[in-house]
Amino acid sequence: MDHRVIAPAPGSPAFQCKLRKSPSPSPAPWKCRVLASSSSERQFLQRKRPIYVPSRIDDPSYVRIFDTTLRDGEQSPGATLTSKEKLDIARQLAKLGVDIIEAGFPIASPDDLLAVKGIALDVGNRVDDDGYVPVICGLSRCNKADIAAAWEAVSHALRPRIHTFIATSEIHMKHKLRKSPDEVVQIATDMVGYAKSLGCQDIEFSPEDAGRSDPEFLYRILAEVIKAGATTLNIPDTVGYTLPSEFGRLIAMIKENTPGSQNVVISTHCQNDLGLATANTLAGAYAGARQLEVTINGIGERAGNASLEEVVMAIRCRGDEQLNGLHTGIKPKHIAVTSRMVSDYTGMTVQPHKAIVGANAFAHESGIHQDGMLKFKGTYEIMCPEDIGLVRADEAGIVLGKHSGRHALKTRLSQLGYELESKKLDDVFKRFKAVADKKKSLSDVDLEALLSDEVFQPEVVWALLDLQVVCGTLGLSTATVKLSGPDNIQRVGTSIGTGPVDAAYKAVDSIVQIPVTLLEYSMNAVTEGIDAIANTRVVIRAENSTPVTHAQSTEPVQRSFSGSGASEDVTVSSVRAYVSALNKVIGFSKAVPSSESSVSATQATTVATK
Ligand SMILES: CC(=O)SCCNC(=O)CCNC(=O)[C@H](O)C(C)(C)COP(=O)(O)OP(=O)(O)OC[C@H]1O[C@@H](n2cnc3c(N)ncnc32)[C@H](O)[C@@H]1OP(=O)(O)O
Ligand SMILES: CC(C)C(=O)C(=O)O
Ligand SMILES: [Mg+2]
Repeated sequence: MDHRVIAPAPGSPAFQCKLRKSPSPSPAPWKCRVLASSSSERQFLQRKRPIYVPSRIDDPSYVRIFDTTLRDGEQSPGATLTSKEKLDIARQLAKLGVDIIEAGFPIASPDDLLAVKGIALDVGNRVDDDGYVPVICGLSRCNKADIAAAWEAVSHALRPRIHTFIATSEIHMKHKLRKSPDEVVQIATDMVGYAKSLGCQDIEFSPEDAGRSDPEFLYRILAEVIKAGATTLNIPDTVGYTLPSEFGRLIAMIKENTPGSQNVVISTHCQNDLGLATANTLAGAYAGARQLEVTINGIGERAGNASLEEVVMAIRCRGDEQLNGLHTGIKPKHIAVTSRMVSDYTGMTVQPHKAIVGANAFAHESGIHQDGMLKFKGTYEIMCPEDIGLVRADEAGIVLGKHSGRHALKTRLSQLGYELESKKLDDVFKRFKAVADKKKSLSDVDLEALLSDEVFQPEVVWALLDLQVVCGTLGLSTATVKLSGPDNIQRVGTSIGTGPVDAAYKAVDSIVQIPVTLLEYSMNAVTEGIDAIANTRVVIRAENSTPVTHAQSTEPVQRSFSGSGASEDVTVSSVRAYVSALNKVIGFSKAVPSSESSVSATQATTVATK
């Protein structure tokens, strides 16, 4: 049973009723704070985004949101994204309204450079009616090759930014860089100057591991890079070491003691090693930082980064009273879809109790809470699910089942924030009908599982057409799989295995012929009941022996790739996930097997007995 209790949509009778039930003019102060800050009651007060000037923000309470999902987020183990997925995410981030998209680390590989360039050309050139276009940023170490690569990639955007960094803590300078503090200041200044000499006017500098750096040294190096042309100073707590009070003080002290800091934007970048990334980021904002670096779902190196949804919703819910009236340009109604997209593409599942976007974030399980919610939603909710783009079927009055048509499906998807082109809608509709034939009605979670299987997928090279398995206690598990391939020719593979999934995966291997290792396999029932949709996630690693290479290099790829699949049949769901991950390996490496190495068209049936 779905225990979610969902607040009514703004404008609906129930919503007005909620407003009428607001506390009397002089309630107890704590009551007043909680209810007055319910973001849904204030959502019409979205303030204007100031005009973009790299080195200053003309509205003192406006906070820029810098999203680094595609750079720091992609540094999460297993979160490798293809160029197409990065572009999809960047487009969604623009829809969400982030000010700056850190699109990647262009020197890291030719693919990364091309992906950042593609985003700069596409997302970085789409100006909306309000004149908004996100800044496209590329990361670089403090050396000329990195900076030149970053500029080559981002300069195609209308608002390009180079972000260059070098470590400033004693531990990093001594053991990692093996440079003296004086040398580090010189390198940083020279390299910011070099970025400027290329024509870049929007330059961000980060003293890596600032959280453990000597503040006096920070004031010195930051003052020098301002003189050299830096327009944003980002203060990273690289190892998530500081406490909120410390980090806030550090930001305040940097503003106070760094000559020239009043002419640049101060930024935060907090890792989550002690679970304090969001708290530290907010402390930084309170102390005067006006750019906050975050990622969707908080993904990132090790324990991750401050999460966009937490930081943005904290500012939205509490900004007026507790954060000096801060506001952002984010449109929170796109948060849920963005979170889903990032989770599906990266394979980084969101924990159910994650703030804002976890499956339980608006669920009320216990009796006393449910009683409170039934009487007045403000008792246990400080924001409404609608604020972040969740709408319930019963609120919308649409129940999707086997008799529903394309219009109802399209309307419901659009209410959930998904706008599909007609071909994709047709594909989802076919899957929807197939499932609806077997289930009484489809909930939103069922729909989202189908969507992630059909929409948030890598480019399809191999697709599952048919699957038959024989398994049980009376003989060997055997699977026969029919796939359509890159040349649109159908191929059949058969294999035995230790169980139905093993047999099916071996049958797929016999056709696709890319050596991989299965690192992780997990399956969840999306809803309860015998007819529930099963959602499978796998993580695979392409092996050394594989012909997989970077587009412009012969280095073997050693990355891991995730894939997901959904079906009411558990083996079909498992095979879909596996094929999706294989497509990702192929899409990433552009290493679709040649006609010589794959099964030939005339030899359409492959029987594998390994
Ligand atoms: C805190 C962060 O998140 S930083 C960003 C981390 N992200 C990544 O590392 C992205 C993926 N990285 C990569 O693909 C590779 O590491 C590359 C392509 C960037 C570099 O690869 P390589 O040139 O083989 O160097 P490698 O990574 O082994 O070592 C890093 C080198 O850069 C130096 N270095 C590290 N940071 C910096 C810096 N900010 N500025 C200048 N040099 C630096 C190190 O001292 C080391 O130099 P050395 O070879 O003289 O000892
Ligand atoms: C590159 C820098 C900003 C970084 O990611 C960190 O220090 O955590
Ligand atoms: Mg980081």
